[in-house]
Amino acid sequence: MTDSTLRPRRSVLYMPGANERALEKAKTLPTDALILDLEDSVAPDAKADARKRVAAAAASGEYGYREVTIRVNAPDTVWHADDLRAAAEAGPDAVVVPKVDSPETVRAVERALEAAGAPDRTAIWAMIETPLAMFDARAIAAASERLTVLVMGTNDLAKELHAEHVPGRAPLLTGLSLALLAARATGKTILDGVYNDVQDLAGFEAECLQGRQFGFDGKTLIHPKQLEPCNRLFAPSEDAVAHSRRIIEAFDQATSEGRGVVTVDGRMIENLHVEDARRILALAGAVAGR
Ligand SMILES: CC(C)(COP(=O)(O)OP(=O)(O)OC[C@H]1O[C@@H](n2cnc3c(N)ncnc32)[C@H](O)[C@@H]1OP(=O)(O)O)[C@@H](O)C(=O)NCCC(=O)NCCSC(=O)C[C@H](O)C(=O)O
Ligand SMILES: [Mg+2]
Repeated sequence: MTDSTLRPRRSVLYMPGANERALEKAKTLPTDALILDLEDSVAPDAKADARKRVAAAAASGEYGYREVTIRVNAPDTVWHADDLRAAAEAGPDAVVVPKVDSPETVRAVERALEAAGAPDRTAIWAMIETPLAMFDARAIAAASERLTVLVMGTNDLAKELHAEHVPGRAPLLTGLSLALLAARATGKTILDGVYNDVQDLAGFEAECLQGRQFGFDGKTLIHPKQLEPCNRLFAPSEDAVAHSRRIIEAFDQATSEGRGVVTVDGRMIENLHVEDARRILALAGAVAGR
């Protein structure tokens, strides 16, 4: 089975579905994926018009290598069913579902997409952004084979927790960890939440680094300025690639001499480190293919 986390999803840019200029601009931006938003960034009066725009954009085939996804409105809203029908007809790479609280929500979305004739290629990306979702994250992640990606919604999570946005994100760390454990336990990709201060690139880089160190596959973004640092920080660095090669060579050499453990740069290397080194090289190769 192909490891879905080896598809580069370093940068995943949201854009308001009502913003025609942003939808056009996205065709040239170096983002691995796009989330055409119908939820929070679109005013109630603009929802119907935005739905038509994003459906046309998703069906256009004009976004090249970029994955194109549509974020529908939440399951308990009046727009949800119409959004799902429009998305199913447009056939984006994925439908992003906000406020997923239970595995049943995922299964209901899957049934609605299939009833509306969505192609098999249209995946479900579930947003994990409520306290209930944290307690059920593993079951949500495992609810459907169509579900390929978990997306952190750190603004909603902070709101629900009555937490403050602070450097280092201490109030959110339990939720981030639970969602990561769920993604890794079920073999799904997981994306970190957005950084709201588009002027503060140093703070943004620090949060990208923290997300990468935790194990996130990439980060969701709100502004084109955030693309370059995000792509750089979520790709394996040259040092990481060189180190991975050294690990594989040293271990191959040790194995040929009948040993199962070796040191590289003074650190112990066993088979599991070799597996991780191979994953890093495969990801670096996929990123280079971009
Ligand atoms: C945050 C913004 C409102 C800032 O807008 P603005 O001040 O207009 O930006 P700039 O003038 O600096 O824009 C420069 C050019 O870049 C284009 N642009 C800006 N943002 C985007 C974008 N996201 N995608 C594509 N292109 C973009 C502008 O059009 C300008 O282009 P040009 O005129 O040709 O120079 C704005 O960036 C924005 O709306 N961002 C996205 C907001 C959004 O989608 N929010 C919803 C998702 S976040 C969320 O809900 C997460 C989750 O649910 C949670 O709970 O955490
Ligand atoms: Mg949200």
